[in-house]
Amino acid sequence: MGRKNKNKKVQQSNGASGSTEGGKQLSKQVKKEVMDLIKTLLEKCSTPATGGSKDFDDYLNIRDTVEKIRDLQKDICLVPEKRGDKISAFIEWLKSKNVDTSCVDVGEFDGYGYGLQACKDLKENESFLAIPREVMMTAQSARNTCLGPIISEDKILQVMPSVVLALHLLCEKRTTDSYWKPYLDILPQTYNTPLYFTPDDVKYLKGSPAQGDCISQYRNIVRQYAYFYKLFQNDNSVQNLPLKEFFSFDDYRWAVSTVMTRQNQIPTEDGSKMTFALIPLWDMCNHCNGLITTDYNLDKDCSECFALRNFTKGDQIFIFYGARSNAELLVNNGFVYTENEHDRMAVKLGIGKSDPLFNMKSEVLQRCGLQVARNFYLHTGDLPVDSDLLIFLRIFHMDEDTLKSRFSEANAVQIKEELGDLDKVVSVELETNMWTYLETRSTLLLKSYETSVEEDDELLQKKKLSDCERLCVQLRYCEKNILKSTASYASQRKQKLQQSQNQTT
Ligand SMILES: C[S@@+](CC[C@H](N)C(=O)[O-])C[C@H]1O[C@@H](n2cnc3c(N)ncnc32)[C@H](O)[C@@H]1O
Repeated sequence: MGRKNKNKKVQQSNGASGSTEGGKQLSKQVKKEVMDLIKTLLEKCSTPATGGSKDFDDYLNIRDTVEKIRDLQKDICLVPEKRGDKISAFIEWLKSKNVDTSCVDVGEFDGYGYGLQACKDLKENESFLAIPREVMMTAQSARNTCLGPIISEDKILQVMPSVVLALHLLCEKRTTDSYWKPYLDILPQTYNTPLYFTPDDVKYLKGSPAQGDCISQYRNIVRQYAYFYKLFQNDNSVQNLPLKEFFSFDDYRWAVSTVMTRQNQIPTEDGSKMTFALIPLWDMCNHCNGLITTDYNLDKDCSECFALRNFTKGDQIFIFYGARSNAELLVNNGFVYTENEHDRMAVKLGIGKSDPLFNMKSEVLQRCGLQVARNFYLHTGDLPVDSDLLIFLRIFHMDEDTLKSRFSEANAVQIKEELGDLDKVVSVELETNMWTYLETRSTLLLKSYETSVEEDDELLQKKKLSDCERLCVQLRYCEKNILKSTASYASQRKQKLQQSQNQTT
């Protein structure tokens, strides 16, 4: 397959090939400055996030150091190249590996970047793409490169295949005659993941649980970067690594974002476990609602993709990435999908230790597999409350008599049957309290944002926003709509209860 590349030419920062041509390296003095800043970063990132407002200040503080490093490294970063010019070479490369590309073209689509376009009418379930393992970059293929010895030694790399893929990408990007060069050349130059957000972008998420997730992601990747920077400078086993002199923060965040937004899980060759892979061409598909239609065919050793609906020649071909909320899409994939049927919003709920019935309630919750405090979800659409949340809310509002008489002996199945069904009323009083609580809680959460849905709508319609700002406003707009419809749903349930009670009295 020709993928072993231990003695390949190294591509330097200015794109010149060969270890002696072009490409600046940092002077000893600058390297020392970077290393001092790296040590500062490791210290700053060593304390755990608190989940409070201090996290934003810590984020600014960490970012300040990262920006100093970026400034010192500006001459050693990879130089972005125009991907559009490289598409035909990429398709030729795939054809040379016997990939049938006759059903699809790569095209540019407003609001999506690049995507796949149907070259002919495709029927729902029709196979339109089969990508062999031979062209994929995987955590396994990384082991056949100069990264192999480091992966065998490093405990983090052994348990984090996504990080292996990111480093694999960077090493190949720095290798002029990489086997995957035609693929590397058509990858995006930049992303809208939180690693690219400015503090002002992050501020747009005030009130949203996603703000903390964005900050955590930034912090984790910075810590990872600092860890590997230090390792690459100090470890003798990395002498052959093309990254040793050229491992910039900008390049690492690019590689991590490439992996985050494009990776997929596939089985290893013997089918015994799963591994992570970048699947050329398949990873040009953008996301829409639907069902997962990509499968791995172990007999043919390729990833097969089937049309999730009928597509007419010229249509953009979408696939479904999985049931992810918009917050998850923003944090992990760098986009928000406003028509998302699976959108949901995380709300942290828990039984307080000061509740006199804490022990009884937590015992019943645990018996049916629910933690005493955790994230529950409010969903988009007509039914914002799922059975887990319903069970939690009912137990949360239960009195001692009901807990003792009806649930002290109940097993998980019985509890779920009794409490997970919307239409089974435990008692009118409990249900009224529960819906009142949910209405109040949703209304309060709405107030934690600095703007209203209407103001966000106006911002999205009228104001010129950067791509990242727009995504943050779109996300909080979607979340507020979920909260608004939850509050109104809870109020309607309460009214219905009152009406049915009036009718019976
Ligand atoms: C697997 S790649 C798909 C190809 C990508 N558009 C490109 O130009 O290379 C995933 C990325 O495509 C974009 N994307 C996918 N689905 C989208 C959607 N429904 N709306 C907007 N952007 C989308 C996001 O930037 C996401 O990170």
